[in-house]
Amino acid sequence: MIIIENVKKIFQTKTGNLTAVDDVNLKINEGEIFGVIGYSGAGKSTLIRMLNGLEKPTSGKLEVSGKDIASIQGKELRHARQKIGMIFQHFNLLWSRTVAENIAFPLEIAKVSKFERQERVQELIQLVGLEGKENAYPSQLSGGQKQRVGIARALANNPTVLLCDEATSALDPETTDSILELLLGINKKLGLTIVLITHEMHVIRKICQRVAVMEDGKVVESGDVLEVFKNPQTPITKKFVGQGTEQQDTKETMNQLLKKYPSGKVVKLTFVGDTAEQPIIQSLLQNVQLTVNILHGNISQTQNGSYGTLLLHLDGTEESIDEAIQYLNQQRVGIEVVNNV
Ligand SMILES: Nc1ncnc2c1ncn2[C@@H]1O[C@H](COP(=O)(O)OP(=O)(O)OP(=O)(O)O)[C@@H](O)[C@H]1O
Repeated sequence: MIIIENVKKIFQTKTGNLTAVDDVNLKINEGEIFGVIGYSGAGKSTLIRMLNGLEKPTSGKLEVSGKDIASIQGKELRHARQKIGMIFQHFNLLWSRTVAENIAFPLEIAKVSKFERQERVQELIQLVGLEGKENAYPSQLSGGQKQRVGIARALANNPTVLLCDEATSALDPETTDSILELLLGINKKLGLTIVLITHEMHVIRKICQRVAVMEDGKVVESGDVLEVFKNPQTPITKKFVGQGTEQQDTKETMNQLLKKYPSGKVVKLTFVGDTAEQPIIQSLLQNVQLTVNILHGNISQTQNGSYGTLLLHLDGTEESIDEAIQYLNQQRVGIEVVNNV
């Protein structure tokens, strides 16, 4: 369990005080994958760096697996850190060491015997799928392979928590997905708590169970990923959710659609969980006499279930359109009539 209570971080800069993290409160459960999303400068890195003591909070409390990270020092902090692995956007590997030597590095620091080190390195190589690359140098690896080394190294001392600082931001979409799959597999296999920071909703959608949205040092929204997708509260979250579903419902596209379909109504349906898998349009047509045109649609999978949106043009008599809206309202789908914006 990770407890972040009233945490503030103020940096003293030449131009004055800068509040990078502003009164953040979060509880992260054991074994969950928790995402923190925000744009550049939101305070995500500072927050995650405080979780392993790389940065000290100005005030507030940070507890990781029962240890008060902000107040412990010396040997106690070093031991606590061994149980908190971290991976980075630019991998931070040692370029003069081979894959196996990079992975062995934290084991050497923890004074693990040579024999045990070799065994553990082999186990980790298998876990991250780098068999055959033991003696390669980082410069001979692809980005995805480098991050696999980073993950193996972070897991060397059997941590209970893995912190991921924009771990897939330097990778192409396909490699990103393979690294996210690996993290998901590790979380399931080892029951490891994962805290990741990202600016990509895709990452949140793909592997996180819960999410916190940060803006200007503050957590402006947090909750179950599916709930946040279904009902984003703040403008910034709405923007991220739009990014996650590749929904292009900008003012321009909406206005263009309304122009193109002057009669009837354009409606936006939002499906969550099992309703995303029901044949709702078919049953609508069986129940109400009208024409339905599908304008745009998509469905995304999150760790807690499916989430989808559908833009429909409903055409018919005013009564039949009202009846259709009423019918859709009863089907546990979100419905919004799109008006000129
Ligand atoms: N060591 C530091 N000294 C002074 N200001 C800092 C320091 N570290 C971060 N900041 C400032 O704190 C704010 C939050 O930075 P932070 O790196 O935590 O944000 P972020 O959301 O992780 O963004 P990015 O993804 O760009 O790193 C920024 O305004 C940044 O300039």
